[in-house]
Amino acid sequence: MKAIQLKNITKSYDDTKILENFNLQIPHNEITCIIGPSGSGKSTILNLLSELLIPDSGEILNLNDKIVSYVFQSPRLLPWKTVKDNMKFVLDNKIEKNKLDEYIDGWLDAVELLDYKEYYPNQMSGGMKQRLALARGFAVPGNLLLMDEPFKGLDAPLRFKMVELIKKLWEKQKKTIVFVTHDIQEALLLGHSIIALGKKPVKIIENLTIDIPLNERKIGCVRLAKLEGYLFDLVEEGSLYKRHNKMNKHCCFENKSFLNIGSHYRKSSMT
Ligand SMILES: Nc1ncnc2c1ncn2[C@@H]1O[C@H](COP(=O)(O)OP(=O)(O)OP(=O)(O)O)[C@@H](O)[C@H]1O
Repeated sequence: MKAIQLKNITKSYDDTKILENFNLQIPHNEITCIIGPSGSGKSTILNLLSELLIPDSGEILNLNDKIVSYVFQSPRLLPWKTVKDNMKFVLDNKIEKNKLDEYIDGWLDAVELLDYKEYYPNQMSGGMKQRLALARGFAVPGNLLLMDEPFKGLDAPLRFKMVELIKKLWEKQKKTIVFVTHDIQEALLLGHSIIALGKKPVKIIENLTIDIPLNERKIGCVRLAKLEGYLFDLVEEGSLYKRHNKMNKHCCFENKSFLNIGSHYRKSSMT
């Protein structure tokens, strides 16, 4: 399947131009993480991908199917429906009726909520609600799943559990995931690739492909820690000039042994 392609996208809100001739490729059935400073246009990119926003010019290619699911920071459950019925609500007419109950049970089991399927959202903890939101996002039978800082409100141990859960769910049902986060560790644990955006006007200042298998990524592992430092400096400084000086000092672009992390640096031809 061809990568989803944002091609020469320009998007303004009133008189403020956010994206100008912006290009980005998103590989199918992989997890692409987008990091960048506040206001750099991360949510705008998701809204363009879901067609909630229409670009002023440019086009999005290879968005093969029209069913897109979203997981937000707030789980956005229907409070008057049970866990099971929250799932049913988004799946009606998308899954054959006679298979629906079994299908829902499979996803609830995957997020360890099978025993809670008659619960209402107000009977659940924040983590349980977000697990249900994840199950719902994965269960919708479209290929594209967009996540906009889904774990922002959760404490660190719970966030990392959620990251592990996404990996497990992605193994169960490989989808094209675009995951927006401010948290570099989350991006390093989850992303097949990481796109770092700079300050306005929005530019891609880094596009990394990480070859370490998802199941081998652990917080504290040396290879990820080095990359974390690099991305942190990059996003904090937001300056290409400083970055190139820093990288030249390490002399590791040329031989592609990028900080010895075993990942390779894909020089971006995109702006
Ligand atoms: N509906 C809107 N009307 C006017 N300006 C908007 C609108 N939505 C977003 N913006 C502006 O566009 C810019 C990019 O916003 P966006 O929400 O895409 O950034 P972001 O990187 O997701 O930010 P954050 O990390 O803070 O969520 C910001 O300056 C924001 O103020």
